[in-house]
Amino acid sequence: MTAATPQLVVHRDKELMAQAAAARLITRIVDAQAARGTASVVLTGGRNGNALLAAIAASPARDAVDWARLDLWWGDERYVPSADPERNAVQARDELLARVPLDPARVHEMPASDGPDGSDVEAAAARYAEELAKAAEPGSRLGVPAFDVLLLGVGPDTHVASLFPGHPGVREGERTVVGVRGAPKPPPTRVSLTLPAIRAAREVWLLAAGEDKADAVALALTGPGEIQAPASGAYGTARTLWLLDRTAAAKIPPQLYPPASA
Ligand SMILES: O=C1O[C@H](COP(=O)(O)O)[C@@H](O)[C@H](O)[C@H]1O
Repeated sequence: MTAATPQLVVHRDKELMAQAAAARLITRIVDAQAARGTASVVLTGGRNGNALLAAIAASPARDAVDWARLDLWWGDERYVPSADPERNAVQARDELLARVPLDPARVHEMPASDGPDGSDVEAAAARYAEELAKAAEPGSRLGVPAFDVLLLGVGPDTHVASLFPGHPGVREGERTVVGVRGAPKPPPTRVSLTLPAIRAAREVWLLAAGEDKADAVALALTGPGEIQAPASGAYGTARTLWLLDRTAAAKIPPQLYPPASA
């Protein structure tokens, strides 16, 4: 088994999945901070990502994290004004970020459409790529930090971040961040990390709960490759974890299904 091989963990339902993922993430952050003094996490938007953040907010164990020594990044963002409730960062703030003592200098939101780039989403993507490059370890070939954990919600069409099946962003092999236009899920204009940037993370955790994710999960784990199923191209350098509930896991072929689930 390699780091890219998906490890599947299937929970009884989406509530338990969010709580277990929250406990896992708190532990991972605390371990990284104990080892290196800091930790870095890439957040996702979407229902499962937001449920995970809400579960951290509700957990007494959240006080074990040194929030001031945590770098937060985003895997994708809807390119709308900075206060728009559709923004992943606004939703993350509502669920958790406004309730913990983060260092604002370490909260690396993706650009918004009312920022200096205006309607030029490619310029916005390039600016975020520069911010990532500044935080990368010296000598990093790609120019992104080795994130401790990168979270991705899996969409019902197998999209991750804002990399949609068959779209140009999913084919990007050089840049770390791209502007996305004409996304099939609204809003159409977005900013996204690319698969090479995602694969620089130590651990990639893919989250999927709910019946509407069952086809996507089965397709990504067995299917046609990352161009048609972007989730299958998301893996980490140390670990690739799929955190699922039973309904999302329902169509995984039995030979891939984990032996026991909680
Ligand atoms: O639009 C987006 O959707 C995906 C998945 O969201 P979900 O609600 O179907 O779980 C999310 O991962 C991505 O960050 C977001 O921008």
